[in-house]
Amino acid sequence: MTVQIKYCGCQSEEDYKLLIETKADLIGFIFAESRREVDPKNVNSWIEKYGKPKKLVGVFQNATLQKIKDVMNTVPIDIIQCHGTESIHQLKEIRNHCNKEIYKALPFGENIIEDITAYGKVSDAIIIDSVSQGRFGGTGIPFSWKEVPNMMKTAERLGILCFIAGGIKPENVSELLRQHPHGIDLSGGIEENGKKNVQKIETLERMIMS
Ligand SMILES: O=C(O)c1ccccc1N[C@@H]1O[C@H](COP(=O)(O)O)[C@@H](O)[C@H]1O
Repeated sequence: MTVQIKYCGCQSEEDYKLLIETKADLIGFIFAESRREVDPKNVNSWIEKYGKPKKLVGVFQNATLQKIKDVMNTVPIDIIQCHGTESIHQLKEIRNHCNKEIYKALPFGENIIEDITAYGKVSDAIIIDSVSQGRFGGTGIPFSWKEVPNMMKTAERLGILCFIAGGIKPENVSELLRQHPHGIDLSGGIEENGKKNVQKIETLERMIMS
């Protein structure tokens, strides 16, 4: 199985022009409070100019159904990424009302296998991310990857994919790939001075393909 590549936190036309030419299977936009938050109208104008990615991910954090629907009215989202403390009930509601794939981000911790088992029943994929100083999402910090094979097995039993996020960069991606994740999700690790960086992406993709 080849690893799926998700590049997240596309912030500008310049970022998008670069990311759309890469080997990304998924490109993500942040519609939550963050320095990477984007305006749906801008995202739509970049898509009209440069084309749509294979899969477009909208990242939300404890958003209301109305907020998700408003973004979907402007941006052709394929996947709704819930990157907060959304409950299983809320995920079911989002799926029923939005009719899109749902990717649930879960914070890595001692209950991660139980969490994947519970949330995996109402999600199409799980993203495991790290928590740092109370922050969840875009931390730039990796967690211990020793548990990755167990997490993959748990996801496989449920018939879903499991992506790894948090502090992945060209310098450490080989170590992670040895644990055979289904997908990797990067934001800060492919940036230089807050912008997506072509050299970092090319180096990363060479490491993945080698
Ligand atoms: O990137 C953000 O600012 C962000 C804000 C709110 C929720 C999620 C966010 N990003 C997610 O963080 C991971 C990877 O981040 P990094 O590689 O450690 O910088 C990815 O899932 C993004 O979707």
